[in-house]
Amino acid sequence: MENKTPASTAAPARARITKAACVGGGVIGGGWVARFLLAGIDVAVFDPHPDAERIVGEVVANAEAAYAALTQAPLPKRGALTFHGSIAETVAGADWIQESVPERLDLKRSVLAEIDAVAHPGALIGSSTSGLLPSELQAELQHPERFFVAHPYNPVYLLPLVEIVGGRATAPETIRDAIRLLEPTGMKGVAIDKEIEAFVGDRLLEALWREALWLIKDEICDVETLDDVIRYSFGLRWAQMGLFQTYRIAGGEAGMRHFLGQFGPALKWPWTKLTDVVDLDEALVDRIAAQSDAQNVGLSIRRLEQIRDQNLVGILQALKGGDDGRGWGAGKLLADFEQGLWRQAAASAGTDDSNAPQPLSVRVSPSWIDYNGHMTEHRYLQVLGDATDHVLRSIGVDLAYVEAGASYYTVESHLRHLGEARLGDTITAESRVLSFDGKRLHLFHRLTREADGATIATGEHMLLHVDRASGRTAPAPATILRRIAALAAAQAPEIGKGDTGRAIRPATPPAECATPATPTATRSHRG
Ligand SMILES: NC(=O)C1=CN([C@@H]2O[C@H](COP(=O)(O)OP(=O)(O)OC[C@H]3O[C@@H](n4cnc5c(N)ncnc54)[C@H](O)[C@@H]3O)[C@@H](O)[C@H]2O)C=CC1
Ligand SMILES: C[N+](C)(C)CC(=O)CC(=O)[O-]
Repeated sequence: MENKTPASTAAPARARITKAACVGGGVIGGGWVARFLLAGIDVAVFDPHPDAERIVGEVVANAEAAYAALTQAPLPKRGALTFHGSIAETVAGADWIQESVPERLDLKRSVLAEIDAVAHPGALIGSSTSGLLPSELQAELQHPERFFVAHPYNPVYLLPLVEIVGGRATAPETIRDAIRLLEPTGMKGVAIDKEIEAFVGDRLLEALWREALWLIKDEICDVETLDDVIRYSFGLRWAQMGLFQTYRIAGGEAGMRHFLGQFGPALKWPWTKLTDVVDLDEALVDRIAAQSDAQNVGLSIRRLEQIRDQNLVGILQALKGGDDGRGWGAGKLLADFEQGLWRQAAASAGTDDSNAPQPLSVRVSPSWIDYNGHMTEHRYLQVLGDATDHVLRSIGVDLAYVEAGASYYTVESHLRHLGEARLGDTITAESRVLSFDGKRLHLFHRLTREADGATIATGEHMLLHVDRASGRTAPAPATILRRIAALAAAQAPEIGKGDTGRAIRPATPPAECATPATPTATRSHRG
């Protein structure tokens, strides 16, 4: 259905979302709440479910755990979360109102009409609907120009894509404002040019779902096998490239034309029952439910959500390093989002001389655990490196400084492992300037396990100030040196005996193991 672009009557939207309202706080509404909250946006919720606060709270807790593993970038101060007894109270003052009530046209129309009647003129109203047409949803609204579909993907707090679909009465600037306003939350709004039931993603998913149901109905395989075929093959591909880019490659050097030439005829072969719709009768529902129960023995939905989130965090981080480190797809979006968070943190923190860095806290994620069941050694250096970056940003050596052509490079590190960190442990890094001069910066970090305050590692590092273009050392500007001096004066955290200036002392093998070739302390020490 062609969207006719109505005369622009929408009130101008705000520069960024300061307050969001979520009407419906279930699987998707809860995900929106978490996405907005963790972007520093206050969120008001209306949901008549007696357990709404618990359910939303559990989704937000999952999201916080996922973000702690996803990024070291400093999230803004979390928004305030409030629950209300009416839609009018919930949407009061909200810039973005997201409707996520059950997928029923009558219910959505009535809820949207109630929202539209009380929302302030500049508010945008989005619906999470999986497939209802925006023109039908906005048909009875007083201000339809500000309404659109904002269809997300579960989990909303980790999957960044939102399909933005206008109806016949939606103003063009509403679509533009919606996409712009989502950006600071780390989401990627994509405008769908024409409205159609289920938009783009869900039409593709529906095709796959229908074929999958036939395969189970016809006893070709069971649900676990079908899921394995997806997740051990093209499911991995789709995490980093879509259908057309994947098939372009599948065409070999001749690309898409060859692919279409070779596999085009198959479209007429009985490779799918797509146009037939399986009858989800009681017997088939029972079979699918029984097979799904067998596939997920001992795994609650919350546990499956946590496993899903850990997997998605790992995929997103891998994609962040894609394309030779420039980031690829959702990983590039994550890298850009993080840069925005660092810039925002630098801008709001300022870099006055007294700005000692707050201790850095990180949670040990599954991908950090090795075969010994504890945090593996190179992750200690990652945390120490993040702690160094934390100090550098606090003295003004942030992204803008680096992009201006100078930086500090680490040239020597001494890392001591004094304890273990296990999955889920929170580690805190406290840092101190040990010494400095015009070009050198000598840092010390202490890593402690939050649960018991035990020191699990220390790092002593020497950094050199460099001119990035030449790659040669260069004196740091006085403004930077002044801030370093202020940090050095803080003299915290405490340095214990033997914490710094260490060298690794060689070992001496037992006499019975010594041979003329065996290096011993004195011989290897002589070099
Ligand atoms: N579950 C999914 O994977 C996805 C769902 N969606 C869409 O999101 C919308 C919500 O779906 P889910 O979150 O899955 O459903 P859900 O059943 O998990 O949550 C719906 C929530 O709406 C609440 N509710 C019912 N009547 C209400 C009213 N009058 N006012 C306020 N809240 C009310 C319910 O108490 C419930 O908490 C649907 O339109 C769905 O198509 C979109 C993307 C993915
Ligand atoms: C199954 N579903 C139609 C509710 C799926 C969606 O709407 C999007 C998603 O998260 O898969």
